[in-house]
Amino acid sequence: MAITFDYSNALSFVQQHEIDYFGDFVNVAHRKLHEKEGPGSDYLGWVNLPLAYDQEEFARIKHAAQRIRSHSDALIVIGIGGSYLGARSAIEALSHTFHNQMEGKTQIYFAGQNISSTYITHLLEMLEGKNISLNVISKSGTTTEPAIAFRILREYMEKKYGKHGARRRIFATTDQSKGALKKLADEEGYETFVIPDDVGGRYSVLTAVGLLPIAAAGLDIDQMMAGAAAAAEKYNNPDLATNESYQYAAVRNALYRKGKSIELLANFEPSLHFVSEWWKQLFGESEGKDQKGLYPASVDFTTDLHSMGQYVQEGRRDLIETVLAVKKPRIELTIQEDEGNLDGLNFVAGMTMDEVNKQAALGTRLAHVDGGVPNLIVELDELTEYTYGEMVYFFEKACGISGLLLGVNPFDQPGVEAYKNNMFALLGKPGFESQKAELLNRIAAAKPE
Ligand SMILES: O=P(O)(O)OC[C@H]1O[C@](O)(CO)[C@@H](O)[C@@H]1O
Repeated sequence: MAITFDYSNALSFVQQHEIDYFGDFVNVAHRKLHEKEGPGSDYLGWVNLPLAYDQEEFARIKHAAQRIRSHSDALIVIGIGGSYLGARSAIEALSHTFHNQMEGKTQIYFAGQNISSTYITHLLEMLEGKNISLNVISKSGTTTEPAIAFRILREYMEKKYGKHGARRRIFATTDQSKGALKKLADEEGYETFVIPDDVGGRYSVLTAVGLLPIAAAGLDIDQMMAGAAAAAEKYNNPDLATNESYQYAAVRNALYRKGKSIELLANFEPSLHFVSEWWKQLFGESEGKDQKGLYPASVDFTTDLHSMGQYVQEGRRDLIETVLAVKKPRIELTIQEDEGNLDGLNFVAGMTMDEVNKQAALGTRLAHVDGGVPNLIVELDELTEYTYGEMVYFFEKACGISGLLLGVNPFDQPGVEAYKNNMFALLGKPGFESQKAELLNRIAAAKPE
């Protein structure tokens, strides 16, 4: 197995017995997930997904990805939140760092993850002269950001390829039977892929939501599912003493109860930046409710040691640092001797950059623990499609258990509606008239005379 979890550097902040006491509760949470008994039990399709997924659809995903790769220079992936972050995290973690600038690659661009007219205009300008395909992803089919982007890009595609030609280049990933996007896709005859009813957005990276863009980027989704399946087997064990995914859930809850309120996910590989973004949605949307939950934040080291390092070392002591480590780098590079040695760095000559990176990680861990920040390590043996699949499942399972230990429903996100309702009211969406009047009154009353 390619993932290990190490909490030994948290044991000066929380004692082993405090973690062990979670054992019985973890058992109950495990049963709730596996027997679909707890809150949010309609959204547990991800639990067994890697072990029993729709093979026919999986083959169609690979086929569509192959077609996209054969006739398109670029794939535009439209989606937000769980319909965006999984694919982006995998593609950035596993592809060439400059994938989109490399000759002969199917470039992957994202849209619909913001409402910026500058972003989409620049995207369209950059697409000039390229052959493109479009994958629009939305479970609800009504999310404002991707819907606006899709309007613009669909029109662009239809102008470029004609209605008929565009149809062959647009792929919709959405609910299997309902919703605005499903209706439109059926009317237009787009090829569609399904987001299962019982898999929420943030748990959907191993469905067509993530898999089509990931496969279109040239990554091996068979390996990814194999890794996830191995993890589903491995973490299918209620015993806290041996299940490291559950240990992660228990330790972060134990630390939370001792006053830690922020968890920083730290990496030492820039390609993991979007894994952190995916992880933030997973834990933030799952646990941040009922006025509780660890706030998930992230840092990219060593870059951020030169900006946020000061805070982590000496700021408020309410942080946990979880390092997402990679044992074996994808590429080794040896640092050469320099005759002049003006930078005084000849003492690292002959070492690999990764050896330096690892010592930076070790030095950081020791300093941060000394500074009062408990340190957890989730380590992948290497960064491959297989280990990415394992890691996704490790965190998903930990998140489900962790949310249940916290006493929340880890599978809903009622709080996201508040901004949407205000935005719809302010924009004059039919049905929001009284809310609009109320908001405008509030705004007027708050203005100084
Ligand atoms: O796939 P959809 O329905 O467009 O939703 C995208 C994201 O928006 C949210 O519903 C929050 O608004 C997330 O939970 C989800 O991942």
